Amino acid sequence: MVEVVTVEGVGFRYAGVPVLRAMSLGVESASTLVVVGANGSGKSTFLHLLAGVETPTEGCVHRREGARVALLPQRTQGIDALPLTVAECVAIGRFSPGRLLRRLGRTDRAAVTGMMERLDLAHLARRRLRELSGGQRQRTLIAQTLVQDADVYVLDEPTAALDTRSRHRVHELLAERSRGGAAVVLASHDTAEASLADHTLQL
Ligand SMILES: Nc1ncnc2c1ncn2[C@@H]1O[C@H](COP(=O)(O)OP(=O)(O)OP(=O)(O)O)[C@@H](O)[C@H]1O
Repeated sequence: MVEVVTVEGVGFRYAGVPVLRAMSLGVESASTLVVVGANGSGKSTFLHLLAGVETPTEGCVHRREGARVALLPQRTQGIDALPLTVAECVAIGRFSPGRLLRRLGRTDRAAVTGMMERLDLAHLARRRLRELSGGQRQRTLIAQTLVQDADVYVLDEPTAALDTRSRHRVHELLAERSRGGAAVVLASHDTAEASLADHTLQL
């Protein structure tokens, strides 16, 4: 197994208050790591450190050179202020720096359409984000994350708001990503979800 992210002696404090201490582990490609723990135990903080949106106060997080990380944060309310449709929101997952203002090519458009079908969003493609139910909105953001070509998919409680059928579809997609060679890391309170895990991290 190849380590795509290496966590070495990591600690993290918010304004001096310690949240994570002395953590060391490797995130392996082609495997799924499920992060579990009580509310406030530091799951989101740990995922942000892995994805590079937070920097550790001690130790280091090393991502393999060129590794592409797709992150679905737990808090995504800000995006509702934008007048995006479901299709546009999913398509953002296929944009890359320097190509933002050009039309997506055929392969990218097919990936967006395919992902919307997989997550039962095709009939909502022209609907604005703020006009969706909580579960429909969450599926849109999961689609935006999983449509990316990434080496590491980091998802913070992705299925918390989903019905059983949607949850099952997301689990299938995550298993496909990991079988395809990516590392999948998800935070969860769902004990059934821990059954997806090759490794579990208890915080
Ligand atoms: N921006 C912040 N400033 C200060 N403290 C914070 C901040 N964000 C989180 N914390 C604190 O850090 C701790 C860990 O929070 P975190 O969100 O990582 O936990 P979590 O395990 O993801 O929780 P949950 O299961 O409720 O989503 C909590 O005690 C929280 O109050």
